[in-house]
Amino acid sequence: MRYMTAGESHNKGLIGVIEGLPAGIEIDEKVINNELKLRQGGYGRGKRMEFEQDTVDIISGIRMGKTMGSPVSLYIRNKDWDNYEHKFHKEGLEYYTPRPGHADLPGMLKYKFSDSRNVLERASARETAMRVAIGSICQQFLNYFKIKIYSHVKSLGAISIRETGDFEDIYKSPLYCLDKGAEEKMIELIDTAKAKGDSLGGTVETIITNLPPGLGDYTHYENRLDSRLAGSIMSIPSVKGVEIGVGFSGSHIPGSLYHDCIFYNEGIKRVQNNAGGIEGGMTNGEHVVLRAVIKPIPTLKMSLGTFNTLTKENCKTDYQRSDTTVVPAASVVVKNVVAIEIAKAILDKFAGDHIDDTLNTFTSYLKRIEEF
Ligand SMILES: Cc1cc2nc3c(=O)[nH]c(=O)nc-3n(C[C@H](O)[C@H](O)[C@H](O)COP(=O)(O)O)c2cc1C
Ligand SMILES: C=C(O[C@@H]1CC(C(=O)O)=C[C@@H](OP(=O)(O)O)[C@H]1O)C(=O)O
Repeated sequence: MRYMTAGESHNKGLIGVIEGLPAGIEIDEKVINNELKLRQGGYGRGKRMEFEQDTVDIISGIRMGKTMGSPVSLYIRNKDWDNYEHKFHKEGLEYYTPRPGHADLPGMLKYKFSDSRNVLERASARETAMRVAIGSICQQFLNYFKIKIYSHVKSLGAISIRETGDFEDIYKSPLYCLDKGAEEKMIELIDTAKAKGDSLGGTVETIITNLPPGLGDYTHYENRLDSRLAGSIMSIPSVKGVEIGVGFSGSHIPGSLYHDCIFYNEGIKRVQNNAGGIEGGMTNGEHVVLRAVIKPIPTLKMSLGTFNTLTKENCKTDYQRSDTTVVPAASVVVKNVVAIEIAKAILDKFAGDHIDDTLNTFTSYLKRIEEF
């Protein structure tokens, strides 16, 4: 399975194409739209999300609610196109003060633009709306294998969660956070940052349950599942780090305590899951546990030092509008890019032109593992 996206933030809309999904997968458009809504939400989003109402238009590949085996293509309209329509292809939207932390300056240097409009349009995380739509289709595919993916906000600014609750209620919380006490403090922090014109980062955690062992591969570096997952998460704008299992804190633990001892008791068991469910680039049958670091977004009302690319004068960045924090939204994006990678790994291993073929191969593999 492979996929591609296209589209700019203030142009007509976003396009996505998925090739290689088996036929017969039931796809509910409402489920995709709900996931899109979650990505738009989360406390700390800005004005743009108040008027965008992302909904997917399925252009091809699905008939009477089921995949046909042909490429699935999707369209999400940018409502902001209505505001920009007369301007997008005309002069007047130039941006000459590259924002530190955004793609502006390296993009201008690379593509020979004196104005960063052509850079920021595609560098914008608007693109992640399409990846969420594709990820939602992949989640619906993964349901056939009972594989579930959960994401939550683990920290925001300097506030970390201490307690975890029930994932079923996660989207009832304004910050997609499992610790109500921590969440209240995070909301205060966001309000203060917003009033100051500043922005905030944080971390999100994603857990994938019910995975069979053996997804991914050790025989070739490109097929290691940890590298694929980390690569796809790092490709989300503003993600600056990914860890698996105990991750960076594992450097403080001796090997005798780090590694997850194995025992057999009516099946293969582990005493703990420091590896985060992946050994040698393959799932080992435990939950996969990942965390991602989201940096504070670069567009700040309080402005940052830069220079004007036309006049070469040092100055401050221009400001129109922006989010204050995107950590909750990023948790939804991470969940969905992870769904895409897991769907790819399932199809690499179990293939099939029809979902029943894929399920048959999957079931016979599980039987072999059970009899090991
Ligand atoms: C959902 C989401 C919304 C974002 N919103 C903004 C925003 O309003 N303003 C901004 O400057 N950056 C925003 N970003 C981050 C930028 O897109 C990102 O920092 C930029 O593309 C540079 O990429 P990098 O941070 O990966 O280096 C957002 C990121 C995500 C995931
Ligand atoms: C449009 C989305 O996020 C945008 C991502 C983004 C950026 O620079 O990444 C900048 C902002 O765009 P605008 O300047 O038009 O308000 C965000 O709103 C979205 O998430 O759908």
